[in-house]
Amino acid sequence: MSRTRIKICGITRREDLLAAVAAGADAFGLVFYPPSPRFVTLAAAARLSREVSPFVSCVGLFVNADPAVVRETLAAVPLDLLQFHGDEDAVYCEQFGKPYIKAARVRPGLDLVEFARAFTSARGILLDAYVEGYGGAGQTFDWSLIPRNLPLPVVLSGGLTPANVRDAVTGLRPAAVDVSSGVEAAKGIKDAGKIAAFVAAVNEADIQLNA
Ligand SMILES: O=C(O)c1ccccc1NCC(=O)[C@H](O)[C@H](O)COP(=O)(O)O
Repeated sequence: MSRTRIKICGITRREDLLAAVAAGADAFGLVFYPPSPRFVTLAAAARLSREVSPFVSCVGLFVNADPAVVRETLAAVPLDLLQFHGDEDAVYCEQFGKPYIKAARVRPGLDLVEFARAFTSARGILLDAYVEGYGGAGQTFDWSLIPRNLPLPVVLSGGLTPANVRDAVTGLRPAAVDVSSGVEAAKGIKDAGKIAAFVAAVNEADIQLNA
């Protein structure tokens, strides 16, 4: 039985991290993009990253960051995976010697197969809506734009909620899903009930797919 993996992004508080792990999340995202309302300092990120089992992945999110900032973050925070959510190319992403996922901001006219082929070293491609501010906007995109033959594992993102994620998983069968706004009470403040409902909906979809 295959299981859709789950990342809860934009974690800023210990209680939210513990709620995500208790619900069954596989990974959590820490945002190192200063304009984001979910931005965390290195000190806070270091504390959060040590709160959970080493088998829950700690993902560090960057947007067009100075490479020195990424290196400084890696020196302070034990990140398992990097997520590049800006306009970075493969050479930029590969320079840190860490596994990474590359975000694509989906819009009509963007050839996602060609985009993914440019990132053969990535662990996956995260598909998000094309929004001002690069991400974290709580907006879905037209899922019909996702080709079936992407050459990388797909992380579906962008406006997912407990109400729509079951259809997303059963219809698109992504390797993983990622959510921020849809499980929040306010920007950067997660709602434990919404997290639990989101994970339960993903699990229901997996049961349906594996029936
Ligand atoms: O979370 C942010 O504030 C953010 C800001 C700028 C770039 C990316 C950001 N988040 C990246 C993520 O992986 C989010 O989970 C993803 O964009 C989906 O967000 P949402 O639509 O709010 O679920």
